[in-house]
Parts: sequence; C-alpha cells; structure tokens
Amino acid sequence: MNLPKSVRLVEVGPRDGLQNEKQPISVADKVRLVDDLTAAGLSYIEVGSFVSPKWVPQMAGSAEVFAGIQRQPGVTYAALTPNLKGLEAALEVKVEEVAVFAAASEAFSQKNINCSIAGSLARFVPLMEAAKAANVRVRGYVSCVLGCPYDGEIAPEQVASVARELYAMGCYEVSLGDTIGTGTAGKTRSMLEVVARDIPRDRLAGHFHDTYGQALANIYASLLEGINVFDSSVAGLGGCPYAKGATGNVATEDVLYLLQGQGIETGVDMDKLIAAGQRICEVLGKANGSRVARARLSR
Ligand SMILES: CC(C)(COP(=O)([O-])OP(=O)([O-])OC[C@H]1O[C@@H](n2cnc3c(N)ncnc32)[C@H](O)[C@@H]1OP(=O)([O-])[O-])[C@@H](O)C(=O)NCCC(=O)NCCSC(=O)C[C@@](C)(O)CC(=O)[O-]
Repeated sequence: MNLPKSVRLVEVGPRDGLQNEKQPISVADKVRLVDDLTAAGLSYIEVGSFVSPKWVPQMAGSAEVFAGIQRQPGVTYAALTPNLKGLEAALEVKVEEVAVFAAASEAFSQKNINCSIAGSLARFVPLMEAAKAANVRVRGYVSCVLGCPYDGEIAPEQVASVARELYAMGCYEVSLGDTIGTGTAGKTRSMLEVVARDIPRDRLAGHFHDTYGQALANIYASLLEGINVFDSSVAGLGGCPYAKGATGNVATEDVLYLLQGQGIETGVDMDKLIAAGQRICEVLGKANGSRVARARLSR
C-alpha cells in the first residue's frame, strides 16, 4: 500500500487533552488555545463537549468557549455530544459538527456513559435524526479498540460490530480509539483489516493514546492500511477520566514530524503548533508531552 499524499489531522487537545485536568482552566485560556491551533493551520478542532458537568466538570464551560473563539472559514469546530440533550446545547452555540462516542467494551461503556453498548447506540438514534435535520455532520468514536482497562483484550470483530452500527446510523467517519494505548502495530493492522471489511478505509480514523509509547508505530501501521485521518492532541495533552493511568493522546507535533518525514501534506505549521502547545503547557504548569516540541525548544 502506498502512503497517502495528504492526511487530515483532527486536533482533540482542547477536548480530550483538557477534559481530565483537575485544575481550573479559564475560558480565556481555552479560547486562546483553539485560536492558536487555528492559526497553526489545523482544519479540524474538537473544541469541547456537551456532557454532564457532574461526569466531566472541566468541559462545563464549552458553550462559552464556542462563543469566544474566532472561527475561520475552512476550519471545522466540533464538540462531543453523548445524547440529544448534548446535541441541543451544541446547536444553540452553532457547533458545525458533533461526535457521538461508543465503546467496544461493555465495562468501559458503563463507566464512561453509564449504559450498555446497545443502550448507547439506541440513545444516538434520536440525536442522529436531530443532527440531520439541523444539517450537522456526526462523527463516531469507538473506544477501547485495542484493549480495555476493565475487560482486557477486545476482539476485532467486536470493534467492527460497533463501528458498523455507527456508520450505518449515519456517522460519516468512525474514529477508532486505542484509549489505553496498549495496541501494537501488528494488532492495529489486524484490527483495521477486520473493521475495513464493512467500512471503507477512507471513512475510518485512528485515535491513539501514547501510554505504552506505541502511538507513532500504530499510526504508521494505519497509514500502511490506508487510513489517512488521525486524531492527536497538541503537546500530548490528555488522558481519559474513565481509563485510569491512560496518558495523553499522541502529540500532534510528533505526528506532524512523522508525516513531514514522509512528505505527507497536512497544512499545519510546525513552529506555530509548537508555540500553541508550549503556551498551554505553561498555563497548566506542565511539562510539554511532545518529544519534537521539547527537542526544538531546547535548541
Ligand atoms: C452520558 C451521560 C450524560 C449519562 O449520565 P446519566 O447520569 O446516566 O444520565 P441522565 O440522563 O440520568 O442524567 C443525569 C444528569 O446529567 C444531566 N445530563 C444528561 N445529559 C447531559 C448533557 N449532555 N449535558 C449536560 N447535562 C446532561 C441530566 O440533566 C441530569 O442532571 P440532574 O437532573 O442530575 O441535574 C454521562 O455519563 C456523561 O455525560 N458522560 C460523559 C463521559 C465523557 O465525557 N467521557 C469522556 C469523553 S469519551 C473519551 O474521552 C474517549 C474518546 C472519545 O476520546 C476516544 C478514546 O480515546 O477512546
């Protein structure tokens, strides 16, 4: 399989990256992060989520963040919505695209959204209808595609079954999440081969956490499988509140370095991206989780 000429990066730092932070982060700092990412050339930014503030308190101000950002033409500003209530809140602030999230593991589904896999899919049906009526595209996530913190190994067929349901109900793209970062390149390829029996490869995306240091290898393996959309988080921010010990998503800067090394276009400016990541790390008082950013900043 030839490598693609271009890749779309889905920047999830403002949502997946910040959702787990315990310290308060001001709306102004979140807005600045999104605007910095826009200026760096990201064409898709997940800005926040409309979920229960009791479950994920850090995302409670997402409406204010949407109201504060400078939206630029050609950039999609998206939000996570677990149910109709979330979608309605997202529509109020004119979110252009939303994402629903299911899991390939029953235990993770219960911990994350308090219902079974089947229950979550049923909950998405009215959301999908309302989103269609509002002309809002819906992306789908499947968590725990290469392992679950509670159920352990996950069969690729189980991932395929949930992904197929999301695609069939109208998700234009399904992002496959290695939530706890235990996947390896071989397992990634095997899982993708099974999922791609039902869903065209150009409708699949990879969402890798770097907990075991395998994310870039898994992305390269996915490129070889014909995947050309990847989720990543600036400065490697993040972790999932319902996956203990999970570190951040793979850092956008590191993915960009990998892609640039293969001559693959993304439209993203490395220097501006590094500046955006370093700025939010300083706000958070955290070390930068991108190896590329650390190397460049120490020169
Ligand atoms: C799904 C629920 C709401 C079910 O939670 P529940 O408690 O079963 O829901 P409920 O319908 O019984 O409602 C309980 C309360 O939440 C409120 N509520 C209900 N819905 C909403 C909403 N949309 N927005 C705001 N409030 C809401 C509702 O109004 C009520 O308020 P109360 O009467 O108690 O005051 C809850 O479990 C939840 O919000 N979970 C979110 C979990 C989450 O955000 N996890 C992180 C994102 S997923 C992820 O990170 C993985 C991913 C995508 O990155 C990929 C990967 O790496 O694997």
